[in-house]
Amino acid sequence: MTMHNHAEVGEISERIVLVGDPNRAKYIAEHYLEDAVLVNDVRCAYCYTGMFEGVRVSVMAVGMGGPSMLIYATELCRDYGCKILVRAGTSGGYRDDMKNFDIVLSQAVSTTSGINDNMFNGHFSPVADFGLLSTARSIADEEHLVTYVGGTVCNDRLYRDENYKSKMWKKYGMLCSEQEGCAFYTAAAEFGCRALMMVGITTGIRYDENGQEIFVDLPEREHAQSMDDLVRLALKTAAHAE
Ligand SMILES: O=P(O)(O)O[C@H]1O[C@H](CO)[C@@H](O)[C@H]1O
Ligand SMILES: O=c1cc[nH]c(=O)[nH]1
Repeated sequence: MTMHNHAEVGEISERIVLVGDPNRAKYIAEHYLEDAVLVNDVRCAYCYTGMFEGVRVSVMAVGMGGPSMLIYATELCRDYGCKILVRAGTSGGYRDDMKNFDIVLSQAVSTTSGINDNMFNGHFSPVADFGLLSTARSIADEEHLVTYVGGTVCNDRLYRDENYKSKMWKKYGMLCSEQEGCAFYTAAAEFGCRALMMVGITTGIRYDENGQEIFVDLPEREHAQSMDDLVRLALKTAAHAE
């Protein structure tokens, strides 16, 4: 039991999927886990444990932003013995060819977050676990899901004005922008855990005539992808990774 999590040690699986939204955690438990039990509801950071394809898996809501993710991910790794962590989130896409709910597997995170300031004598590079990344990519290919693998940006600010150097991220090949990746990979690294972030592209990042970022709706693919595709990929990766 911690300040933010009233589950007993042992009630959370060492294989866990993390989502931002408590309703998403509830949805996943109700639609994908067998015999799901709610083991935490402090601050509505719902955590459920149940069975997925014969494997004991947990799913937990961790809120929005780096500090929130850092608290929950730290406690899961340090206090609950979680070993394999998969974040299933949403994101804004930089690439013009992306369609709604294309999936990005984040290989490495660049960031505006200050979470690691003064922690190192240089700059720490938060990265995905390669085994989880290749497992997820193989499963996605078998399921004919459209995925991209590469660098992603973790932004503290969701709403950014025209002075923000957004186009630099795009120029340097970043695939998308979200808000928890840096804290997520950093917490996993601190405790020797394996982590993979996968995000669905739910908006396109574009620019108006003043260089101001705007978020635009994206067209659907012919075989439209959805949150359910992302959720299944995250659960399968967490459950079946060796
Ligand atoms: O869908 P989630 O996982 O919350 O992720 C994204 O959505 C939120 C912003 O709308 C931020 O938390 C961002 O990282
Ligand atoms: O930049 C963005 C756009 C949408 N959603 C995010 O989390 N970040």
